[in-house]
Amino acid sequence: MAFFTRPQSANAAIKIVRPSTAPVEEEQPLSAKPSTARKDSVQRHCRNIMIYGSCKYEGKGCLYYHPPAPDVMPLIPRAESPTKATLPAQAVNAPVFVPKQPVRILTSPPPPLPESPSPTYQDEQLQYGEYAYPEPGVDGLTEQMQELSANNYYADPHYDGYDATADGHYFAPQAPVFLRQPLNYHLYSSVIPASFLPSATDTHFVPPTSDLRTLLQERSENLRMAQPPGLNLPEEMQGYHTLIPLENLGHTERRKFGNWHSTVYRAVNSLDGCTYALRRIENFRLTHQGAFVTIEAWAGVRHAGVVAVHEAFTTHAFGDSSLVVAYAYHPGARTLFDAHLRHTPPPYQPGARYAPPTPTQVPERTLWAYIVQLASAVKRVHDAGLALRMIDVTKVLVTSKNRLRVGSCGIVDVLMHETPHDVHLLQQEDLTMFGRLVFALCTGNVMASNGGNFQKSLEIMGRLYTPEVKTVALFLVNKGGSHKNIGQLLEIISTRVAAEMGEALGAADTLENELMGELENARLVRLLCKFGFINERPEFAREPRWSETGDRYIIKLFRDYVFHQVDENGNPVLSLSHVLTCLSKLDAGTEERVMLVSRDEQSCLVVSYKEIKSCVESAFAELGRATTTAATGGYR
Ligand SMILES: Nc1ncnc2c1ncn2[C@@H]1O[C@H](COP(=O)(O)OP(=O)(O)OP(=O)(O)O)[C@@H](O)[C@H]1O
Repeated sequence: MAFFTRPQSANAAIKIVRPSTAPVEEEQPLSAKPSTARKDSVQRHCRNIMIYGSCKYEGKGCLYYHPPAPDVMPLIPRAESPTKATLPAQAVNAPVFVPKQPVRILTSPPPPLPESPSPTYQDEQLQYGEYAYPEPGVDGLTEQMQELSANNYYADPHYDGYDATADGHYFAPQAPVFLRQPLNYHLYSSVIPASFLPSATDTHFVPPTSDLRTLLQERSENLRMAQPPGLNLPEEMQGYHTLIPLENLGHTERRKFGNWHSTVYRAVNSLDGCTYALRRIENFRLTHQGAFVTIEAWAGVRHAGVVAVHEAFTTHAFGDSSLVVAYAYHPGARTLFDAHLRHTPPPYQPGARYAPPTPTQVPERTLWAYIVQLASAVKRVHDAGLALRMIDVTKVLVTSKNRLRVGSCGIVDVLMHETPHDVHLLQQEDLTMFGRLVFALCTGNVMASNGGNFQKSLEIMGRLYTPEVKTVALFLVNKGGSHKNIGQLLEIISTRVAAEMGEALGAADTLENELMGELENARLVRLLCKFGFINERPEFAREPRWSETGDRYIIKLFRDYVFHQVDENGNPVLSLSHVLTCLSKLDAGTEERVMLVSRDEQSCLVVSYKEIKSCVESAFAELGRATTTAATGGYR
């Protein structure tokens, strides 16, 4: 039979061995020993004394033990308090007081305890007298609470009680201090109920949970996309590698950026390991280094509606002289043109007449989201003394549900560096481009605001959207003189801005809630890593502490308990919830006990998760001390 030593840390591991075959005196059932039960109750410390400091029934028939009354009896004795030391040994047997209502203690100075409890107290005392105390181990939560109070957690200086008098409310001179239970941050936290979130299933900016996960998965895949062979692209360029073009290079119609040919690549930066979108302008000759000054200004613009500018450089890596501007990469982003204006053929229906491909109509709700976000981005850029100069359906990106970002910022500033310009005029031009974009989105035609199409476009707009949309579009495209600015537009659409802000805050709530669900993952991974480090190390194979008589044996048995369980037919049990529950309790170090059985089933140990945790911690700490690197810091 295996023999277990107690783990070195003081704990309450209970060794259970096979019952010996020697005859033992059979224990009588409790009901058969009335005198013992009676004796216990006579020796018990009177709860009234413990709780209230006095017992109204002392000497009038109360059968419990009444110690000589101390001067002051605190409601909850502190572990270090001399009062506790004066308690008689019998007090240990007194049943633990479990209040039926939240416990309150009064602020200092503590009011003197009543000489005799009020009638209400008396009633409560009688009620508590009849309270059915849970058996140890039956109600884990109650046990934990009792442990907490026994360990004097309330005296923890980090958990000061809330002192309402500090607020200086005149009506609360004797405000109560509420006991604040320290949270056990290791236990699973529940998420906000879906019903409390604004349409948690499908919000304006956040897709339903399942779609959100699919979207994030796709983005992750996109970020790790491998480079297709045979592209004949530079292997490395100014610290960027793994270049992948984001558009079809074999296309006969070359992509243009103004008068220049341009291509967008996805690339990984060797310095930070992050992915960037590189826009390359072919055959660009930089005449003056000062052209990059505006890029520095753009790099300082951080706004949720602007694709962040990282850096710019020239390179000969492509075999020509190219200008490259690096932007934040938004995996899966599509241009507004691709998302809404690209003509898609209608789904095939047998027998149906040919219909030309049509763009999809942008819903008004989405249109307002776009207008508000673009207005906000333009405001930020204009306030920084810059102009976007490229508000175009092919340069504005849809990066997630109803979310826009203006891309390719700063590049025109470099390309047109030598052309003298007035920022104020360029900002006016931004507003006109913004108006053209609204026209294009409303009508599905990029040329909608051009002379010949203008009236027809207004007519379509009036038919499909509310008059407010037309007002905004006209304000933007009309020449309003030099005083026209983005602030005026924001005033016109103020109610839409407020609605959009509400939606955005709701989206933040929804995402926060999603994040709560993932909060536990990191610590479980850390715990599993610790397990991986300490379990089955060859150097421990001959160590007595890891043998059957060693204190580390618990870890081995626990590993079997968590991962190697078999059912009654000997088939492996692969219950993920069992694993997660066990690991969560282990990480929390709960008082709950678990029975660990040796592989030969000859012996078993009853230990608490707290003890197993302490074993795992000390085994890992030992490894940490032995290692020469400081890498273990991240696992603690
Ligand atoms: N910062 C970025 N993050 C992710 N994808 C981007 C980024 N910038 C551009 N893209 C993608 O690169 C592709 C090419 O972009 P580009 O601006 O050239 O669009 P385009 O429709 O090809 O316009 P043009 O006709 O002017 O070349 C588009 O699919 C766009 O979604």
